[in-house]
Amino acid sequence: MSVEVNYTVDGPEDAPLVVLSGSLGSRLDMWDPQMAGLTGLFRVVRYDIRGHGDSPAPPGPYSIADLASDVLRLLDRLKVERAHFAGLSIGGMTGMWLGAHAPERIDRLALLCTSPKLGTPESWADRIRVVREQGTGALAPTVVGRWFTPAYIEREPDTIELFTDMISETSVEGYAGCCAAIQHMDLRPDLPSITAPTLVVAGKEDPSTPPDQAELIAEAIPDARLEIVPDAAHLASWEQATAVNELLIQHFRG
Ligand SMILES: O=C(O)CCC(=O)CC(=O)O
Repeated sequence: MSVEVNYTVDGPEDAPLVVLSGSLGSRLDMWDPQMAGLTGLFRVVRYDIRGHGDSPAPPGPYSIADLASDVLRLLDRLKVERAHFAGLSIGGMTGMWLGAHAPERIDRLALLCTSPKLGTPESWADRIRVVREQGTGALAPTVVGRWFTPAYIEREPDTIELFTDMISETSVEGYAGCCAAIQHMDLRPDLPSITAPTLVVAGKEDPSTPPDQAELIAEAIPDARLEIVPDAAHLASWEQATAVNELLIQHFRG
């Protein structure tokens, strides 16, 4: 069952639409470094995934299909038939599902720092247990440690605080519900049926969804291009915003 997610729209009304979908524990402002570059050319829709930011947090567990149904409902609310879609991590998982199951709604696809099957069911059960027992704040420092390279963490304490707070403020139900979506996910059989031209991006130093995951995705999707971004971990779109923006703009311009 879909929910009405919180979203913002920026950029020229008549420009092609790009939807940006973020990672587990994020809010839509994780895409701030993309806005100046993308809104010159595209109408950019950012949204809080269910259970995150200002979106509703229905009782979990969720599935990737649930998260994708929220995007389809958002497109319907915007009266948009087709859009480009960029998703990072769980946002990319949502993008893979959409590319395979709703190809008529997706124009070009960008899959950033993501994986079609991530971790083991037991590892996600552990994460869900910690979140439910201790709250999202208990995970935040470890998770942020995977989002940025050690050098960046040393250099940018304000950003580290911003994202530590962002994860800590995510609702327990929303975070745990999305963990369950990843826990039960295997999108590998879907990849060969994705027909949208697809950009696959990995952060070279991403310990969460390492480059071998991006290679696997790019090999399985028929019309895919792979880019590995140096000096970036899981949140490559933030730490290497200029490089990632260039890739997104080039890809969505076609
Ligand atoms: O970031 C996501 O959307 C899911 C993958 C993940 O859990 C990354 C991490 O916490 O290391």
